[in-house]
Amino acid sequence: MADFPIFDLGAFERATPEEKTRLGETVDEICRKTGFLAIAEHSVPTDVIEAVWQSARAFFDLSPEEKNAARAPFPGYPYGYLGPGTEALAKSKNVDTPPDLKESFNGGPLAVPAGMTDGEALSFCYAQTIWPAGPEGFADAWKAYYRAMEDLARRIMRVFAVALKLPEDFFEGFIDQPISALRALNYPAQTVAPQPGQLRAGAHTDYGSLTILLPEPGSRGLEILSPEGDWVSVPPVPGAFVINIGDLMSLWTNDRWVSTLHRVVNPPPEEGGMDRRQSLAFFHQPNWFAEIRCLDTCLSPGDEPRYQPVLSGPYLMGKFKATVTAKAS
Ligand SMILES: O=C(O)CCC(=O)C(=O)O
Ligand SMILES: [Fe+2]
Repeated sequence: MADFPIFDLGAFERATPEEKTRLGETVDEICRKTGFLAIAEHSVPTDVIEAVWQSARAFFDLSPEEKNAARAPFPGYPYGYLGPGTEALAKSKNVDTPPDLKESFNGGPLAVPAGMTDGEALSFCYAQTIWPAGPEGFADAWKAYYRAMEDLARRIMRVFAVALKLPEDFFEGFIDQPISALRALNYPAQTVAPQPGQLRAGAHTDYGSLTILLPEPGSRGLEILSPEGDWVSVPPVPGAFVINIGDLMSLWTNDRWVSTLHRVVNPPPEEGGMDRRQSLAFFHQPNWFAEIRCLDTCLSPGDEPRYQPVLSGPYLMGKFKATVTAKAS
């Protein structure tokens, strides 16, 4: 996709109100088409990125036994190591496929908010992250990156508010106790042919407000469904994060903005499947009890909301549990 949009976040933050409105209009246009864009000038320190990237790589290079020592203790548990064969993302769209060709390490919020007593919230999104014994420094690097992503997501939500012609701090009350998850993904080199219909990540939409993705520099494989209905590659954008909006933004905007279907395809057979790929995905998710309902500004006179309101946490939990494979259970 030669014209993949790149948004300069620093320039937006320094802009006058008039310029912000204009930049917001370009973001609105992107989110109406695909909701995928690159974020440049994000000011996330390179050493924070580098430390988590190398820690994740070293973790995935451990033996299966070492990785399994940090595995999620039962199927549907969201955090810790999820080994090969345990998830099929297409199932979140009711499409039955073989498991995705990947493994992941997952971590949740760094603290439980004071006064949180909801049993489902405590046992799902506030469940303990199962930290691995090594590599050294893994948890510290992870937490530093998680915090940087929480901050970046909050800044991007301000851009979204402006793009929707809302006050810049409109979303604050929905995202001040976010239940986001960070996931490091490893798509191993493929030494055996995939089963029919088996991908690195099956076609899905993301469930939350927005996803901040850091793909392996220079790597390929991530594809999005264009408004014309074609699968198109997302190009690597050096130094930038790729972001995309999730289901809750389309619910909030009554489908003005699209939560675009995307997938990660296998390396071309002529490369022998040897192209290992790593990525980091931060799934920003509003507060457990945030009620997401159609925004008044997204309803023209005579329009009806297309969706029933949902609560952020239970919605996420339902989607996540739908992707657990038979192997995991
Ligand atoms: O690894 C990637 O590039 C994308 C993964 C993804 O879309 C997801 O896990 O939701
Ligand atoms: Fe995704």
